[in-house]
Formats: sequence, C-alpha cells, structure tokens
Amino acid sequence: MTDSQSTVLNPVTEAGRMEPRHYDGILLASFGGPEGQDDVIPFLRNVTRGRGIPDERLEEVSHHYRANGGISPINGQNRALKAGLEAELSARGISLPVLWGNRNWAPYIPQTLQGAYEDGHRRLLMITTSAYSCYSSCRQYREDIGMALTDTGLDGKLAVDKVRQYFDHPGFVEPFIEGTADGLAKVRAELVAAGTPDSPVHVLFATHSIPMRDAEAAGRSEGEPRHFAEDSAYVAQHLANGAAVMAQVDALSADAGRKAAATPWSLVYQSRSGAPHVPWLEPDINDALEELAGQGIKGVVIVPLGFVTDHMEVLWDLDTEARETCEKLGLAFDRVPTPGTHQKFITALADLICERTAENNIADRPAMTDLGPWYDVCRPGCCANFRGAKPAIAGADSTVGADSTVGADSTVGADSTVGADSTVGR
Ligand SMILES: CC1=C(CCC(=O)O)c2cc3nc(cc4[nH]c(cc5[nH]c(cc1n2)c(C)c5CCC(=O)O)c(CCC(=O)O)c4C)C(CCC(=O)O)=C3C
Ligand SMILES: [Fe+2]
Repeated sequence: MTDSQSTVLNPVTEAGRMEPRHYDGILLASFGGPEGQDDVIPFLRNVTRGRGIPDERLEEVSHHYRANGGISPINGQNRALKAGLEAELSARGISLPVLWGNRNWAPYIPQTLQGAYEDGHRRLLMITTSAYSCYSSCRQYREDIGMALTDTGLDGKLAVDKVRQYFDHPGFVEPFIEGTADGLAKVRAELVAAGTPDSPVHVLFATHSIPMRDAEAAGRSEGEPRHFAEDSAYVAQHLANGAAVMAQVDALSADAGRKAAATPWSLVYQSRSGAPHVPWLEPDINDALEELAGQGIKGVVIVPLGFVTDHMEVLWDLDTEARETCEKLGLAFDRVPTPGTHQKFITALADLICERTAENNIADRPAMTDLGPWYDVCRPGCCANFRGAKPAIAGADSTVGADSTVGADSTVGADSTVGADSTVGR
C-alpha cells in the first residue's frame, strides 16, 4: 500500500454523509445463485466457504434448489433490475453504465471489477441487493469488494464507494405497503368466502435469521453502547419498517371503509442455519404460525420485509414451507411480493445513486423511520466480522477502495461538460 492510499480518507461530511462526487459507473452487487443442477453444489461451496455450516444443512438446502431445476430466480431478477435501472438512468439523461457482479456466482465481483478497470472505469458507486445493516447484508459486501481490489491489484486504481443501506427508503417500503394491503384484502375475502367473515388475521414480517452475535454487532460501531432497545440495529430497522408499513396499511383500509382498527403484526425469522447450539434470532416463522393458530388466528399475510428480490429463501422457506404449515393449520395464506423490479423500487435506486453524484444531485434523503437515513460511510468496525477482519471499502476506517488519482483519468461515463475534469474533495 502506498502512502497516498493509506492517508486518503473518505471525504465524509456530518453523520456519515459523503460529499457528492463524480462517478463513471454503477456496480450492482448481489448474492448470486445457481442457474442449473450442475451449479448447485459449487454454488453452495462458494457460499459456505469458511462459514462453519454443517454438511447436513448443505445437503438439505441443495434439495430446495434441486426441486426448482437447480435454478434460483435471483440472477434473472438481477438481469431485469439492471435493465430497469439502466433505462431509468438514461431517461434522466444520466450516462452511467450499470455493471453487475455477484459475491457467490458468475458474474463474480473480481472479474467485473477487472473488466471495469480495463474498460476505463476509475470510480464506481456500488448498490447492493441488500437493504438492512448486518454482517451478511453490509460488511460482507464491503469486504468482498476490498478483497477483490486487493487480489486483482486494483486497489488505488479503481475506487468503489457504496450507497447507504436503504431499508427505510420510501421506494423500497412502498411496494411492501401496496402488497400488504392487497394481501390483507385477499385473505379477508377468502375468509368471507369460507363463511367466516371477521375472523382475526395477522401480518407476519419475515426476514433472514442471523446469529445473535451478528445481530448485536449490526450497524454498531466498535465500542459503542447498545443504543437500540432491541440490542440490534438489524432488529430495530425491521421493527421500525414493519410499523411504518402497518401505519400506512391501516390508513388505507380505513379509507376503504373498514373500521380503523390496527391490524396485529409481528416480526419473525426464517432460513436459520449454523450449528444448533449457536443462538440465532427467533421466533422461526413456522413456530410463530403454530402459536398464532393456537390463539385463534384464521389468516396470515406474510411479508418478506427483509428481502429485496425473489430468491430461493423466498420460494422455499415462504412459498413452500410456510405455506404448507398454513395448510396444515387451516390458515388462509398470502405471500406479498418482494420489491424486485417494481418501478418504485427502480426509481428509488436511481434516487439513491443521485444522492451521491455531483451531477444530477438529489440533496434530500428520504427515510420512513426515525433510524434513517442510514450512513453513506459505515462507522469504524460496524457489523463486525468475528472470523477475522478483512479489508473493507466504504467505511470511515477503510484502508482500501479510496482513490489515489481521484478519477481524473476516467475515460468512460463522464458527462461531456460536467465532471470529466473531476477534482479532489468536491
Ligand atoms: C441476512 C441474510 C440475507 C439477506 C440479505 C441479502 O440478501 O444479502 C441473506 C440472503 C441470501 N442468502 C442466500 C443463500 C444462502 N445463505 C446461506 C447462509 C446464510 N445466510 C445468512 C444471512 C443472510 N442471507 C447467514 C447468516 C448464513 C449463515 C452462513 C454465514 O454466516 O454466512 C446459505 C448457506 C446454506 C444455508 O445455511 O442456508 C445459502 C445458500 C441467498 C441466495 C439464495 C438464492 O440462491 O436464491 C440470499 C439472497
Ligand atoms: Fe443467506
């Protein structure tokens, strides 16, 4: 590492907000998924490398993929999202190409970064298909870019920044509001048709379970007191978002002439893995369904609040397993869509990009909860990696990913009149 690199700090203003800059490309970073039966095992090996997942769990998860032809919907979703985002940017007159790279399957992040550099890119802005704060959804992406830059020798040549975690951006939340209102209408209609109108229904917000230790470190800077009542920014973000969705949904059904009662809801977890003795966030969605049925609930609307797009965990854990649990318990069931390629979500991604660009800048940072808007630049040590720190980009303490030449030699993506001559620290 050169002196200039180690002393380049991300130009952060207040509250982790970064000065708008000139970028020459967008990096859409995602998880990746298999695209056929032959991909399943190699993909699972990529995901679990060094993560201590028991073999039995891998075997079990491989069946979820096998049952779907070995194909996860996530890559197709991302191709459509990339196309949608490119169209949205170009409709705004913004000539930023959208490059796609995955953590666990082709196109892999290191190859995408290598190709970007060879094509003349010098400063990318990353947007991930992951909205909340925790190791898996934030730092792991930052580390994978950091490692890729180090391994390809591109650190100091290709800069990569990252947009804020966008869990409470209105364009991410609004598709859930629409979906939850529709879901409640469907489930209520089903109960009416069954001759049991006014049966109690319940909304379940579902997200990925994570180890308790990761939950406690989520979004929390090193040494910082636990200032969230729930001890976890990951949990707090989901609860605040669930409350924001329900406030709007109840207002909508009041408009639709229903009595303005608050619909009961709760946050539940899915897709637990890891060793049984390690505590993870609970309750599991299937246990919660049993309990609700025991309390006399007759219908549920399941909202995949923790997920940006359809993938195997949505198809299997919700549409297969949770649905079967509901059938067994005699509960009416509806699963709300993920934001996926909803136009409001695509518009939001373009807005999130423009929050950070010197050209077409959007100064306003909308957030639907009191927790946001989240930080552009992660605070030191947040979302800790307990398996040994790796170089990570886009943190106040990052030692990789910043630019030494500050993009002055960009050969692509520059608007002809603005920013082609970008200078330091605008
Ligand atoms: C918080 C979170 C998100 C949401 C945020 C985000 O979207 O990024 C997420 C998304 C995803 N997780 C995915 C797949 C998997 N996750 C696994 C394992 C794990 N996930 C974890 C957390 C999360 N995961 C954790 C703590 C583990 C344990 C191992 C470890 O500590 O790292 C395993 C291993 C087998 C198993 O244990 O299930 C697989 C196959 C796919 C792709 C699915 C497809 O192919 O369609 C997606 C989008
Ligand atoms: Fe996962």
